[in-house]
Amino acid sequence: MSSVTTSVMLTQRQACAQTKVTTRTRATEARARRGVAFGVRASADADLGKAAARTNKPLEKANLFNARFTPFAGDKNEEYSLDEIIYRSKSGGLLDVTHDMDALKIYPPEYWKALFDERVGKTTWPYGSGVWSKKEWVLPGIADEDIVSMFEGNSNLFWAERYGRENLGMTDLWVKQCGNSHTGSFKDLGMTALVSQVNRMRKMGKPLSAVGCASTGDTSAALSAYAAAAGIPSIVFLPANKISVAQLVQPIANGALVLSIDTDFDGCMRLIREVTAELPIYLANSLNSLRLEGQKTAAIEICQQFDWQVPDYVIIPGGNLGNVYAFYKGFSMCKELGLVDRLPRMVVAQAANANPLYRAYKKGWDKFEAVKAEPTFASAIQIGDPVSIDRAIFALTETNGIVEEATEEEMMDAAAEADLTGMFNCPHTGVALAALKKLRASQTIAPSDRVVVISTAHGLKFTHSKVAYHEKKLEGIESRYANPPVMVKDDFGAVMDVLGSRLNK
Ligand SMILES: Cc1ncc(COP(=O)(O)O)c(C=O)c1O
Ligand SMILES: N[C@@H](CCOP(=O)(O)O)C(=O)O
Repeated sequence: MSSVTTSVMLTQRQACAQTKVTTRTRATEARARRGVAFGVRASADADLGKAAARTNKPLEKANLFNARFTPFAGDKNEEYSLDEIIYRSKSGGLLDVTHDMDALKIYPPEYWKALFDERVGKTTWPYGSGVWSKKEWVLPGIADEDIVSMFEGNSNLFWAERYGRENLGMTDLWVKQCGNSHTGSFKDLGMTALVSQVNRMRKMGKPLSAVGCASTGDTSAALSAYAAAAGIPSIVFLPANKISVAQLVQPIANGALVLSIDTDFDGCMRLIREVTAELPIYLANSLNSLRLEGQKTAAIEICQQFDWQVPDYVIIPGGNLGNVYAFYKGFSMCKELGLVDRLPRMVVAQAANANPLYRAYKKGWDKFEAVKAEPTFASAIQIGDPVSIDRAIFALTETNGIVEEATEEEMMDAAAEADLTGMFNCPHTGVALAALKKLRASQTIAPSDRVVVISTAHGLKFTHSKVAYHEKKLEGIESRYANPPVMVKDDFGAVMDVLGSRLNK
């Protein structure tokens, strides 16, 4: 494996452009601090003065944002630099990345909105990325030249008008296409943050010879791509024969060391945790809270795409359960910093074959018990012992959240039904859509509620099960919306017969 630490990630042209841009951005930010940018002068001046007085921070230090690791639950005085190789608190609990909110609050909401809006859709390094366009809220301390990005994020949030109207009687249904991304899933958002930090630490001389993860296919694809972009060796542990071919070929193509292990995801997760405790391999699963800093930007993006309005419900397919907390964190930072005025109600959707969170929810969070996850077409969420269970329960209780489940038939039908209105859903998005159907049927979600379904991966990663659905080859599944191709002889009359019988229906 190559040990090349690409200390220079940028081409010469990019680096040159970046110098100009950095200068321009600093000047812009300086103007903003003086309150003359973005047309918010009067209120910004007033807010800046008040904020500075409140926080006792001198204004000239206003751009010194910082973040550190603290225990997710427990003593917030226990803290670690993000440059430390650490995954657990002293008590063995999860960590979180905590931002200096007082420093961020020195700027009024209008400043952040204008800054984030101004960066969308540009090629300016690194702000062309939907993650790094929110850099001050993600990893404020990282140097631009250490960032490893493929301009992920900025995914489309589209109005599912016909599907909502015809199938659910809804007027305000939206789908956030997080799978329209470099490696085809939302994991890119987290991986750009984590691999950038690893890139920085390696340049600092930290003993990290590789990055590693356990995966159901999407984390491994994202990790291997970002690591390859940075010239960092990657190692992925995959449950043998439990991920799609499209997912498997991704780390292979990107040069990762791929270990196909005769176990399930939970077994791979246990192994990678043991291995990363022994060897200088940096753990890249969402147990590592750096990942969630990138993933949370999808929630900030949703607020931004709705012109800083918050939807009523956000429905997320859940497996290892990092993403639901990441979304919660994105929304709650927007609220705490005054960009929005409330939080959405969060819904986690699980496959009935892998539903430990759903079971705990049904018992009123009384007791969480890991399960043995059974095979599911939503193979990326075949997880029985989610590492972020505490984070997920917190996010759900803070937002009056809901957990739903979907059977194999419900998820495949929901994906196929929605596909008939122009989407191309992965089974995980099918799980979220099936949960939505149930919540509409029970009138929990009203016709005019604004709902965002998070589509977590691209449907093209899961063509095998989608094709089998349309060929009616899935055991125990009726395939209500199957649309198999019609085999026809090379004959004008035969073609006309088929067209006639179809068009006259
Ligand atoms: C496509 C897809 N959807 C949903 C999830 C669930 O995300 P999380 O593990 O953060 O709950 C995963 C991975 O776990 C995934 O790969
Ligand atoms: N679906 C995931 C499972 C691991 O999740 P992570 O977010 O903890 O890395 C995958 O694609 O591997």
